[in-house]
Amino acid sequence: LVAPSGLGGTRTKRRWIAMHDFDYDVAIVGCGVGGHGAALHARAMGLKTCVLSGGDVGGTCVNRGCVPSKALLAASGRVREMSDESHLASMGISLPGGATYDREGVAAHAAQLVAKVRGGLEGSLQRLGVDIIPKFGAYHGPNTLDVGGGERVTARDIILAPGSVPFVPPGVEVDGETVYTSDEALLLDHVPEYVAIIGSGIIGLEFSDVYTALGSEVTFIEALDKLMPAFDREIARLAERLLLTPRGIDYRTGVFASKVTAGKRGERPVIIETIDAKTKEPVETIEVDACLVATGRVANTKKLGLDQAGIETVRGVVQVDDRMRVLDGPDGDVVPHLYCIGDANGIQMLAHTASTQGISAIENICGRDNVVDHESIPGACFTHPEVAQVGLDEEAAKARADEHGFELGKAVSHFRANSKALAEGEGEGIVKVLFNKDTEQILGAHIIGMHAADLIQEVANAKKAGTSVRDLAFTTHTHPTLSEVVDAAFKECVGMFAH
Ligand SMILES: Cc1cc2nc3c(=O)[nH]c(=O)nc-3n(C[C@H](O)[C@H](O)[C@H](O)COP(=O)(O)OP(=O)(O)OC[C@H]3O[C@@H](n4cnc5c(N)ncnc54)[C@H](O)[C@@H]3O)c2cc1C
Ligand SMILES: NC(=O)c1ccc[n+]([C@@H]2O[C@H](COP(=O)([O-])OP(=O)(O)OC[C@H]3O[C@@H](n4cnc5c(N)ncnc54)[C@H](O)[C@@H]3O)[C@@H](O)[C@H]2O)c1
Repeated sequence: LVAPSGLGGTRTKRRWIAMHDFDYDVAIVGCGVGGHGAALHARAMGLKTCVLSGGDVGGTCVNRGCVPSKALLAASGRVREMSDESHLASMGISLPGGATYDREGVAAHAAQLVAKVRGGLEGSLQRLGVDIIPKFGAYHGPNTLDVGGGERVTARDIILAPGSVPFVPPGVEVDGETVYTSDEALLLDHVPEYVAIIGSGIIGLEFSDVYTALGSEVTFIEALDKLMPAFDREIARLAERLLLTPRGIDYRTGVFASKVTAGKRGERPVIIETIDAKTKEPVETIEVDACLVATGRVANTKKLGLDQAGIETVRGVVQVDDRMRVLDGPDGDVVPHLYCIGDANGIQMLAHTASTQGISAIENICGRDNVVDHESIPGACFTHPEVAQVGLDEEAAKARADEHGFELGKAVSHFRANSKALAEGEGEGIVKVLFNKDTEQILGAHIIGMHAADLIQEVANAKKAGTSVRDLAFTTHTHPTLSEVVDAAFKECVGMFAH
């Protein structure tokens, strides 16, 4: 059979010939971005496909994650920009009376975007002939899912894509009003005057951007001894200078929020008790109007029935090999015809990773060996300015250079030397490229600055394609664009070979 259009191009493919009489070729549990990506590719490969959505089409990303958070960041970012009198004045602009916002209007912008994107996602599945079953699925055993009420769905291959849910540390009382996770914060049903954010990961940082733009005072409480542990150290230092200090953000590091007692809006504060992360001695008690708990996420696998099927997870995380095939435990054996993609396998909690893994699982199901190159997948934090990275940070790159005995190259370019950035009055930030001087291959890249999330893509694609920094330095970038900051870093790499 000739393949339908879509991923996979024009190669001739065979439709899976079912050996047994299954309901579907592929059944996917979970209709988040992972499940969606897998379903679209399954249909492109001609597989009869269903998705069990549990009634939550779009999953975390669309309903409680990427989409609403980016809407809030877009609106609050505008407020920040239009409230920055000196920035506007430097371009000859004044806004008498300053910028104001309507909280309900900002919240409605996010809610409407969610509805629109969710509708689009559902429509794309329907158009391609994916059956969306609004039920929860549990793994019953080979080729079989329980879907409740004694009903079952059978499929030759099953892909688990149940995602993740917020992790709330013990001792933290979440009431959804004064102490809450990102699930509730994204509704923006109030803007607290003084908010503590527990955890300085990406969620905490993006919300600090929203809150400070909308007028809140923010304090971070971070268990590790450094803020923003997910970032390259040099980038984290710059992020502190650009994203925290000018916004008056206060922080404590090396302390655990050991007990959080919910308050009552306008009547009683939230009480946060902290202990030293190492000695466990009490440190202080903080009173705030609200507390956002942004302490990571855990795999949403409790109700999947994996234990009963003899499949061992690690704190809920489904163990997979590099082909997304489920293992029956850590370093265990492959469970035939069972795959797990996205947040639930704990490899990299990003929307586009979930969807890439879904495509990869389908490729493997179709008998075309596929391994995802996670080191070439970029990630971004959508603050103002943005922070983005791909591959190794400098510490890990140094360790790899030591281990493999090659010389590490490092090139840095600056937004302050870029005409477009200066025209926008956004001259803060850097691009840093780390590479192997022997092979000229990219090991990692880190960008902080305007539109970093878009700029990183060029480096990610080059890394995936194995393009050398020398070849990249001879590509041409449009003038005047921010992409020239990336170009300048590539050229800086080549400059090093001349000496
Ligand atoms: C506030 C926030 C902002 C984020 N921003 C970004 C961002 O900007 N960029 C980015 O790349 N990532 C972002 N992420 C991360 C991103 O949302 C996740 O990595 C992504 O959603 C994971 O996709 P998934 O398909 O694995 O799981 P999910 O999106 O969580 O979807 C899983 C779905 O499966 C359903 N389900 C679970 N169990 C069952 C069952 N037994 N039967 C049927 N259905 C079931 C769940 O209800 C859910 O609908 C953000 C996350 C948060 C919380
Ligand atoms: N733009 C994006 O791509 C984006 C946006 C949001 C979320 N996400 C994904 O969602 C996932 C979850 O994000 P996150 O920021 O919640 O998690 P995270 O794991 O990145 O950060 C959690 C932080 O909380 C700290 N912490 C944990 N318990 C604590 C305690 N009791 N007291 C003080 N500090 C404590 C940890 O040390 C850590 O720094 C991440 O994997 C992230 O990739 C991605």
